[in-house]
Amino acid sequence: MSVLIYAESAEGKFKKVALELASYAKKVAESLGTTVTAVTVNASDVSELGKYGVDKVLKVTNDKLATFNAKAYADVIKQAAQKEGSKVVVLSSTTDSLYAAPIVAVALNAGFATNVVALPESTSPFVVKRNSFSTKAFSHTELTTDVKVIALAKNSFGLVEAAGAAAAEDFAPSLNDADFSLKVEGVEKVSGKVTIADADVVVSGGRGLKGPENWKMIEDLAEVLGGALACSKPVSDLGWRSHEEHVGQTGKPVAANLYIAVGISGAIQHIAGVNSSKVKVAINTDAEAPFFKVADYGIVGDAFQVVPQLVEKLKEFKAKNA
Ligand SMILES: Cc1cc2nc3c(=O)[nH]c(=O)nc-3n(C[C@H](O)[C@H](O)[C@H](O)COP(=O)(O)OP(=O)(O)OC[C@H]3O[C@@H](n4cnc5c(N)ncnc54)[C@H](O)[C@@H]3O)c2cc1C
Repeated sequence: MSVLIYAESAEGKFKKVALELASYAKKVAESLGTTVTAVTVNASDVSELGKYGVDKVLKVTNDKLATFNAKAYADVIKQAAQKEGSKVVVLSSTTDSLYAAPIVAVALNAGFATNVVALPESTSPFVVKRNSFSTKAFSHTELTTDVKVIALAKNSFGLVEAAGAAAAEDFAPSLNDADFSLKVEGVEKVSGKVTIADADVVVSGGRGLKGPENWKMIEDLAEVLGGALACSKPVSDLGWRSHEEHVGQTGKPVAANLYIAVGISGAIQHIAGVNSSKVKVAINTDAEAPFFKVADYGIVGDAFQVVPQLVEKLKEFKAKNA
């Protein structure tokens, strides 16, 4: 009956979303009067999960699962849910988990809710609050199936430490050869950079920066904050920045703790993809720019003056508080 989470890891280490899922599942389990089990794939030290409320870890170690494979991973999660008799399965909203989650739901004959942003409003009936319409509205969804699969929106719950230790158990689910018909020949990794998906802070530049030669100050701001770089769609369309940095409705979604938009007007398609960020800051010369309507903090000013000063002040602050 345990609440089951799939705790994602990269190179053996848990991603932050895994710890957020554990924190969330702990609260769900408490309201259901049960425990939390995590299933992990090729994670090395699983003890960290215990600090966030996981009671038991089903540890899968298998070279065939070295690279993500949606069907095979979904099969592993399904078998873990069946072993534990789980009625609630929680996954994160990373690209990998959102790929596997519907497959898990079909395999378990379960109702599936994405973009869940809070603890269930009630567990009987089982109702969850979700982001809808590109985060412009909330919906309240009742899952009526016996088993429920939910995908938690990133940064919607946060990390909550719990005193406890997780008991680890090796788990060897059966793997279906047919799920491995696509062979990954190689993986190219970006090194030394924070990715938009994992970043707590994202610094984003728009057409207001006039040209790619002016990105140094955006890079400096991202560096001093330990953040990832992003940009608006026209910036990547113009070839000023790589398409990988394009965020928004048609680009990558951002759900950071802090999103700083520099020289970005705040078109609806841009906001749709970044609105889930906790704190949004806009820097723009135009006080009427739509971004200011959704920003928590705004600076009406020329980015070419504001950003270098901000970088300077942040460096001073960091030096004083080192
Ligand atoms: C189907 C569709 C999907 C789309 N998907 C996306 C998407 O995913 N992501 C996305 O970003 N866009 C998307 N767009 C495009 C979107 O509508 C806007 O055109 C785009 O977001 C505008 O980019 P921008 O803010 O960089 O440029 P602009 O709208 O040109 O804004 C530039 C801003 O910079 C300010 N500025 C100028 N000089 C300075 C200065 N010196 N200092 C500070 N500020 C300054 C200006 O006041 C202005 O507000 C999509 C559009 C469509 C139709």
